Amino acid sequence: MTNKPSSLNNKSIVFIGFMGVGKTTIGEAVAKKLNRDFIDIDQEIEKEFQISTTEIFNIYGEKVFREKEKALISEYCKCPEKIISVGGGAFLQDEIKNLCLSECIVIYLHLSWEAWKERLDLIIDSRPVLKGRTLEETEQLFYTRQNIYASHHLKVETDQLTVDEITDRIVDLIQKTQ
Ligand SMILES: Nc1ncnc2c1ncn2[C@@H]1O[C@H](COP(=O)(O)OP(=O)(O)OP(=O)(O)O)[C@@H](O)[C@H]1O
Ligand SMILES: O=C(O)C1=C[C@@H](O)[C@@H](O)[C@H](O)C1
Ligand SMILES: [Mg+2]
Repeated sequence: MTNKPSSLNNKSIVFIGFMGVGKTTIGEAVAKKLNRDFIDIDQEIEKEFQISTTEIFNIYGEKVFREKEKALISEYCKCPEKIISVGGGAFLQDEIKNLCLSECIVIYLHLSWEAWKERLDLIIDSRPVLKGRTLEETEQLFYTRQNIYASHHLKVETDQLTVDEITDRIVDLIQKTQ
């Protein structure tokens, strides 16, 4: 379902999508072009705990990570004019999903499984959710997770596009919708 917003106004923009699709990379680049503040929720969580996401999962457990994720997103999504990249699992929590959809412009970055699996080696060591899964199990997770990203305002296909090309498309899209 794509719910096109009537106006982007000064709402914050939230990037969603599966791990490794480029939310952090693209979010940062879009923020730079639009001269807006960039907030990466995973990085904010790591700053608060002063350890990596993998260590947070290992020491405190996923539940603690998810609680902090919800608290930070709830705080940031009410601020205007930010570019926010949330973690790939943030929309598992309906409260986060509903808040982002009502307060912000939610942009879903999509990558096909074929393109995504070429990127697995780049991210496997820093994403605890991917650890210990076979490729088949990861593929299953990839497709199951697409359901949680189905509610968004705008969807951007990123297959075979460079970071600069995706960034330019998104900036264009944002400026056209305004
Ligand atoms: N368009 C692209 N083409 C090629 N590589 C890319 C592209 N976008 C991102 N990457 C690379 O893919 C990897 C994952 O990107 P990134 O960390 O931005 O993903 P993410 O969506 O933020 O993941 P997570 O949800 O786990 O935080 C990085 O190594 C990044 O350099
Ligand atoms: O998809 C997920 O469940 C996650 C994605 C990452 O961005 C981090 O938020 C964390 O590794 C969990
Ligand atoms: Mg990220």
